[in-house]
Amino acid sequence: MIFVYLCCFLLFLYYLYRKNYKYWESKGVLTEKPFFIFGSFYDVALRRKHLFHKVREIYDKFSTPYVGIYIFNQPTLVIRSPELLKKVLVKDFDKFINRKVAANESVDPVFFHTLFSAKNDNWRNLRAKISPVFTSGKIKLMFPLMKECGTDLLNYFKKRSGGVIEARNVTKKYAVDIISSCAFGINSYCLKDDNSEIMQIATQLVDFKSFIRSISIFCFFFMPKLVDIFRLTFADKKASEYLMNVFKTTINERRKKTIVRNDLIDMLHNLKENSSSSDFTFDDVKMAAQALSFFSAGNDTTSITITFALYELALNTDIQNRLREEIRKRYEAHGDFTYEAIQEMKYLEMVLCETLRKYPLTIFLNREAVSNYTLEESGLTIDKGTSIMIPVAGLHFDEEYFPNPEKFDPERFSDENKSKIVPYTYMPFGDGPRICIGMTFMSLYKSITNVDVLGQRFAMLVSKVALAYILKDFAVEKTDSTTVPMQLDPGAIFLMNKNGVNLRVVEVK
Ligand code: HEM
Repeated sequence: MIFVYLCCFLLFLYYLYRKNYKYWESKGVLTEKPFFIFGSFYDVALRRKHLFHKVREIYDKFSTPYVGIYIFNQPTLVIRSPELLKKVLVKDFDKFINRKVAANESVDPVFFHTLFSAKNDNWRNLRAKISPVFTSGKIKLMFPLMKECGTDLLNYFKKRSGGVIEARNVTKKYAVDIISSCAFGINSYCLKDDNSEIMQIATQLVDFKSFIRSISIFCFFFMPKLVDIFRLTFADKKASEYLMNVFKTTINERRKKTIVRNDLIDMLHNLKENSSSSDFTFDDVKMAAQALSFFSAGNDTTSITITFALYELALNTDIQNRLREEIRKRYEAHGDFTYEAIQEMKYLEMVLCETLRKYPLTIFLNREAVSNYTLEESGLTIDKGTSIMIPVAGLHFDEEYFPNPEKFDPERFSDENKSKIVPYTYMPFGDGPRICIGMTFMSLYKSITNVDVLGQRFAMLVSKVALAYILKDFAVEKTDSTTVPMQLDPGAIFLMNKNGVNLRVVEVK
């Protein structure tokens, strides 16, 4: 008898759960069919398909300005039309100011206070405080720290000349070294020491490989109630505590010895000292939250971008040779890799912009409607609390905006061509006031297609330094173990090849 009651109860729960699956139909919105309890992303949830392919598949299947989907049982509106995207991201930004991501202050105060998860006025105040940290002048002050890591990267290649490297592993070491130096003021020596403790911490911090961890991250975006019920933390607890201790020790050391290093810690510390507003204080928790989020946001994003750039250069030797020629010319003209020399490398910038088109790390952007919002064009009311998905991967591969999209073609970003890019179709760093802070300031309300301002930003600079140091003296080549075409690992949150990216490195005279 108990068994029958239990079955009835479970059936009732199932009925309640699936009731939402009528939501888009009732609003007359075309819908990607949901399946069982997983919704429209069942093959992603079951790890049969990478999110990148699924987002492109949904984008390509429809031609309407928007499409309704369900992620588990959460209705989500996928917006395809650039005109509507402009409204959501910029024009009516106030109505879509927040990301739909769970953050619980009592369980995970650090994640709660990061720019990424902050909401409404909390976010406005934080962003206003932190934006000045990323001006080109301040980033230029960090350039000597980046060059030190560039030299270590070059030495790493020299030691392995003629051999095969796994590019993701090497670029991650480089990115962790730079971000440790610029965000935490410490030398992590990942490139010099295979057993570096910080490298292990960086991997552990946002390691979403295990099924449980990847489901828990899914909950942050799509099942926020479970985050509260199970008291989940976004980053690995032990790794965050370790980094917090490093951060506190560094700050205390500097206070004692009045050391100035012009890195992010110095800048965040100055912000705290000069935080005078009575309604918003930039306290220790907020300061630590930013340092930690720069550390986690900064290392995987830049290292994966550099990895994909190297991969494409190995497959396209003509592009690689042209880039090397530019790097050598600028190096010779300045006698060194100065900040100015790197900024003058226009083709390098074009290669990176194309890398970020073909491999957009953030496959989709995410927003939440903070109040009911009616679309003038169709009369559809987007209800308060609805999750909005902006399918960056779909837009970047749309033939209409980027002809022959599978081709790696840096010419799309030449001076002549970049002005033809339709606004809100190229968004590797997002767009609008919530655009990635790692590249922003002047471009806050502009479309990213104005690539001139990109060169001065942190993430691009870190990637440029790596490619300049490597390619001046080394060629990267495809080997028998290089996977072509790329086979994305469906278990990885970011884009990554299943078997890594193996490349031969050969010294070029
Ligand atoms: C190639 C490297 C990078 C890529 C492709 C990238 C991409 C992105 C994207 C797509 C967003 C969401 C924007 C939106 O919703 O409109 C974002 C947000 C953010 N990124 Fe990056 N990022 C990169 C590097 C960095 C670095 C190096 C840092 C810090 C040092 C950083 C810090 C942040 C922060 C704090 C946010 C949240 C901004 C806010 O909500 O106000 N990112 N990034």
